[in-house]
Amino acid sequence: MTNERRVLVHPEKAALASAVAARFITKLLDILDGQEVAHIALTGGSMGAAVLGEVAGSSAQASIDWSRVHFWWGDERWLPEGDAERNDQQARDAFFARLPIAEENIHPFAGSDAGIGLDEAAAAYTSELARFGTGDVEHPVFDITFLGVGPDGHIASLFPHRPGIEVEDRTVIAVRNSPKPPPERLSLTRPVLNASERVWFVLAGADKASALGLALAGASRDEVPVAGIKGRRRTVFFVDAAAAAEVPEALIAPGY
Ligand SMILES: O=C1O[C@H](COP(=O)(O)O)[C@@H](O)[C@H](O)[C@H]1O
Repeated sequence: MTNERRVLVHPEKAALASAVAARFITKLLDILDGQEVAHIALTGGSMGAAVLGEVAGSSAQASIDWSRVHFWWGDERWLPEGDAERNDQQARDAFFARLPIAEENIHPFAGSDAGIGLDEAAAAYTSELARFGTGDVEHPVFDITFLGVGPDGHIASLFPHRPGIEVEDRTVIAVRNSPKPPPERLSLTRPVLNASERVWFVLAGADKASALGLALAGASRDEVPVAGIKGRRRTVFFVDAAAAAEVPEALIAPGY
């Protein structure tokens, strides 16, 4: 099996979310068969909560020992804790509120009301990641990293033509003047994301087609940051038909 990027196309958003959820449960069971603890990085955006909602609603999730799974976020919007636009709040509503997962296994970024500034919040997440560092890296190696992709090709809070996608000397950055609201954000950096065993992009909608097509046709990560991200073992794009409109035919996995 190679580590080439693979594109799996599902007809529309609901089918996509339920297929990714089923695959996640199966893969997580496999992972936990071979190791004590799994680390999962979650995404915000339109598909993040949709997939998590499907996982929570699946009877198959009951086979997972959730006490052995830790959850992190690829990025967060600098808003108060509990704000409905926060990525972690969307995940709490869709998933954590419905499953018996201990708070100590959930690793959110600080809220803007935590009494610290954006740079301190980046430092705090850096420390939290380092608590789970393995060997030579100061962060957990994520077994599966979920990423949404913006219409401009951004992933996490790493945006086109901004310095964030090039940062290699930190695990977390503070993002200011984001082109997408809110303007202040926190994001993992490319080296942390690329250390993941598996990267699963999940994206739906015609507004994503151009960015996805560009990334798969060899555009630079400066132009479309999604082009700079690859898992160590597997990199899969789970997409709906609308988002797949500009994907080169040869990259679409047969049978999808
Ligand atoms: O703001 C964000 O946007 C991206 C993509 O979101 P989408 O709604 O266009 O799918 C998301 O991946 C990221 O986590 C989030 O903070």
